[in-house]
Amino acid sequence: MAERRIAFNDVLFRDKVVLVSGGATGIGRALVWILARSGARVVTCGRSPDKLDALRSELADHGHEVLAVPTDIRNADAVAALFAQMPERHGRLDLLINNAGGQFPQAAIDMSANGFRAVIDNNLLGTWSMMQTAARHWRDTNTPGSIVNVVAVVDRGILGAAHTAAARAGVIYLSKTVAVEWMPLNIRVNCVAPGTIFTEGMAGYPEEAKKTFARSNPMLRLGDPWEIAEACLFIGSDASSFTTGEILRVDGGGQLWGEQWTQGKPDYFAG
Ligand SMILES: CCCCCCC/C=C/C(=O)SCCNC(=O)CCNC(=O)[C@H](O)C(C)(C)COP(=O)(O)OP(=O)(O)OC[C@H]1O[C@@H](n2cnc3c(N)ncnc32)[C@H](O)[C@@H]1OP(=O)(O)O
Ligand SMILES: NC(=O)C1=CN([C@@H]2O[C@H](COP(=O)(O)OP(=O)(O)OC[C@H]3O[C@@H](n4cnc5c(N)ncnc54)[C@H](OP(=O)(O)O)[C@@H]3O)[C@@H](O)[C@H]2O)C=CC1
Repeated sequence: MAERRIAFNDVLFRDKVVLVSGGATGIGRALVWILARSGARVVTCGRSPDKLDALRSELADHGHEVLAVPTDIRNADAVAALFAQMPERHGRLDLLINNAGGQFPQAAIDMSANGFRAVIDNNLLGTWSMMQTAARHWRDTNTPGSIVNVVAVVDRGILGAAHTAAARAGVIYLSKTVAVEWMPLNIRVNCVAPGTIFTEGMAGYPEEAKKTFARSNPMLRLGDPWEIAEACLFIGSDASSFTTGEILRVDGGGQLWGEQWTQGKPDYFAG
């Protein structure tokens, strides 16, 4: 990631302040790298201090300084404390990328109330807390802002992940709604919906599911975190200044052809 080609010129993000949640691994890590190399001042967060430390030193080894603050986005006080650090450190915020999230694969019928709630808390309520805190900051400082919410392709549901399908659909319609409500505040709100992307997060999926992931789209391959990061940069930056309330699917065409079973394909649908 220290060397990889970047699709954008180095003007779009120079000196912009960007907050990326969940930056220590996967898509978030690609976002932190690409933004830091594009001249942005990057702030990130995650639950694990160890993972954040590893990210910080990896970037520092290449001359990039990243502010990485241990934060659980489900904790409103922690989110407020995270935002309070930014004006102090960087003076402003230009772009928020809500990437932190996740779920576990399980048949909907077996989900416990607490398991379902944990995923809604993480992906819908945590994301909302970050969105509203950012919007209040931009309103109170009378400055423009941009939000990108990393969601998932929910058009055909997400088999074996009903909790996250519900949470991501919630974020999508929340985003469409506030894209209009917050336009008078000069805040754009868009979503990027990744298809099946090869990241550390995949470790939690059963082998029989992982074997089939490449057939979830007509390109017959998994996506790369860098491909999602570049889409987030495009839609979050001034390159998309006339775009708000949009959902950009980056899924190798998986919305049109392919199957994704997060627990493996059941016999009933085989053949
Ligand atoms: C949109 C994706 C489509 C699928 C694509 C497949 C390709 C790969 C995709 C990815 O890699 S996506 C990113 C993956 N990364 C993650 O998911 C990491 C983040 N996830 C989590 O941190 C957790 O899973 C969580 C959902 C946030 C839960 O965290 P929390 O710390 O709150 O959990 P607990 O307190 O331990 O448990 C709460 C509740 O949830 C139940 N539960 C947790 N894990 C599982 C599990 N693996 N199976 C079943 N149930 C689980 C747990 O049992 C608790 O419920 P109760 O037992 O109290 O009823
Ligand atoms: N990979 C894929 O195929 C797809 C991914 N997505 C979504 O894209 C996003 C990134 O996924 P990916 O990179 O694959 O996954 P990873 O699991 O690699 O990364 C998720 C990151 O989010 C952080 N995180 C999770 N929950 C919280 C929380 N409550 N507060 C703060 N940080 C949190 C994690 O750090 P820590 O554990 O230290 O908190 C981790 O660094 C997620 O929202 C994911 O669901 C959507 C569709 C497909």
